[in-house]
Amino acid sequence: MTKLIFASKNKGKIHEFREFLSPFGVEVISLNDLDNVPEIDENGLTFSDNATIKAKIIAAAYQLPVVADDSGLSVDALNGAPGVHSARYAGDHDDLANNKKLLTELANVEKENRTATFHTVIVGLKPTGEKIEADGAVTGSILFKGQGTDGFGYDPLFYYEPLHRSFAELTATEKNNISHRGNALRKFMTLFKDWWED
Ligand SMILES: O=c1nc[nH]c2c1ncn2[C@H]1C[C@H](O)[C@@H](COP(=O)(O)OP(=O)(O)OP(=O)(O)O)O1
Ligand SMILES: [Mg+2]
Repeated sequence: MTKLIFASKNKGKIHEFREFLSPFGVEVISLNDLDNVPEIDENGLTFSDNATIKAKIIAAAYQLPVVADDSGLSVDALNGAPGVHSARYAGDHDDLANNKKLLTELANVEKENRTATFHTVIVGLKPTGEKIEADGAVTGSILFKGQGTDGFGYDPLFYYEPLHRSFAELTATEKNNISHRGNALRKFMTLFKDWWED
């Protein structure tokens, strides 16, 4: 069984990672399972920078191969905001407050102009510095009020037209099949075996 450290504290992400990787025989240890986790300052300008920052700090601290995910929502009518600032859009890392702020910012934006894209960058990094990286995106639109109770973050507000549901109305497996994270993970897995066994 392959065990890897997933450098995240986000329960929703961790759940999706476990769901995606379990058929590959990969067991995911998260930062919530480890002691003495160092502070991570996500001050990069891009998702790629931030995923690399997380992976570097955790690989150095535990001397093990690490996988990190940095992700966020870019809303066209807000010139790409909240983007890399998605987690702290409303100040603290609070999903409800973030969703509320997003609705306020879009209060005067009509349905056809509420398009948005979720982005993820996933980085694999060994303590030796060997790195792999993959990105993924998915496009949808921002609802006028939340719908559904599954998922996390901005999922209740993100409407995915092809399935006629919000992301919070999908199971983890349904979401992985079409999401930014699933798309990034599918690319990531094409690089994974060579990186892992090297
Ligand atoms: O599939 C998603 N469905 C809904 N919302 C999502 C998704 N993917 C990212 N998001 C939002 C959550 C958070 O507001 C930000 C990620 O911020 P980001 O720093 O990458 O993650 P985080 O701080 O929650 O956990 P951690 O850094 O420990 O991995 O974008
Ligand atoms: Mg974060």
